[in-house]
Amino acid sequence: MFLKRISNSFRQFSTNKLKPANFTPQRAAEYLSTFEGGKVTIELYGKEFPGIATLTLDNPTKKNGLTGSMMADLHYSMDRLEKDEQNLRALIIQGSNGTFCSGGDLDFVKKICDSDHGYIMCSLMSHTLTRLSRLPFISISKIEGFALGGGAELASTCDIRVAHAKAKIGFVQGRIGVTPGWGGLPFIVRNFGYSRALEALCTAKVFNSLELQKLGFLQEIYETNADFEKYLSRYLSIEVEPIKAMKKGVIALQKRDLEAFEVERRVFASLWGGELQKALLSENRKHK
Ligand SMILES: CC[C@@H](C(=O)O)C(=O)SCCNC(=O)CCNC(=O)[C@H](O)C(C)(C)COP(=O)(O)OP(=O)(O)OC[C@H]1O[C@@H](n2cnc3c(N)ncnc32)[C@H](O)[C@@H]1OP(=O)(O)O
Repeated sequence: MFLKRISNSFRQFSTNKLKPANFTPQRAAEYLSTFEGGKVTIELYGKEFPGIATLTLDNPTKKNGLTGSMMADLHYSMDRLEKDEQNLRALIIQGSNGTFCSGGDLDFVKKICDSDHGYIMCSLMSHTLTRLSRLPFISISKIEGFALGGGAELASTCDIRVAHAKAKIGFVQGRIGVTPGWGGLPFIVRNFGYSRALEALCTAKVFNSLELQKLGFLQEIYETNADFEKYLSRYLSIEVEPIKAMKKGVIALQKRDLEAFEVERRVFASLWGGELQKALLSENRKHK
């Protein structure tokens, strides 16, 4: 059944040089990079914050919704970050222009709205977010504006979440007829606990920062960038080596349940491209 699904996928993708026998995340990234728009950039934070870098999602006309090429960029970003050439202590994941990430770019989503594409897209994202969670330094999501759907999933995968007082965060996937499928489910359960996670997913509530701090999902709320930097400077009081050692020790406790990841991808792909998703997407819903 699984092999049949994959071979069907690749029959469809074969014109794009993706074939069942040679599928890799790299090839999926090459394929998805043809769905252009937006970019992902990595920069050092600055001299006053040694060992800290930023990864910025930038697709301002879509509230930083992720296109295929941004998904590919994220994949290539992990290649760079895993090398850790700058000997980082922390990576800040953020969005440009006052918004974290509104999930998948819905124009891209509409172009890949069938189960096979859904499976390939979520497999690449699941691979990328797993790599993000296992980077040798800590990751901090800095959430301004909206973090919705896949954007909330990306934030969940980071080690630490810090949000602006007016941020809005919601696992709204259900509202467009799908589930989280980017490998985020175990992290959502880790951050909320089992029952609160199911509650957040099955109600698709859009939370404010205070609510999420009380639930333990957010570690800090800031009002101004100066407040954020004050928070960030706490990490400068510890040398890079013990920070990396701490991260290494903690991620060793993470059990990567491969079967659960596969179930996550399959249930995602079983809904992706279905009548329900297509009907809900055509409503152009907003989630506030
Ligand atoms: C699909 C993948 C799935 C997953 O795998 O997890 C998900 O990610 S599910 C979540 C998908 N995201 C959404 O459904 C978001 C829908 N958008 C909104 O709810 C709102 O736009 C907003 C994000 C709450 C922002 O509201 P507001 O501040 O009022 O701005 P506008 O609504 O006027 O938005 C400006 C502009 O941006 C476009 N936009 C916003 N988000 C997306 C998106 N995800 N994809 C594509 N375009 C997006 C919005 O349509 C506006 O465009 P214009 O009308 O052309 O100005």
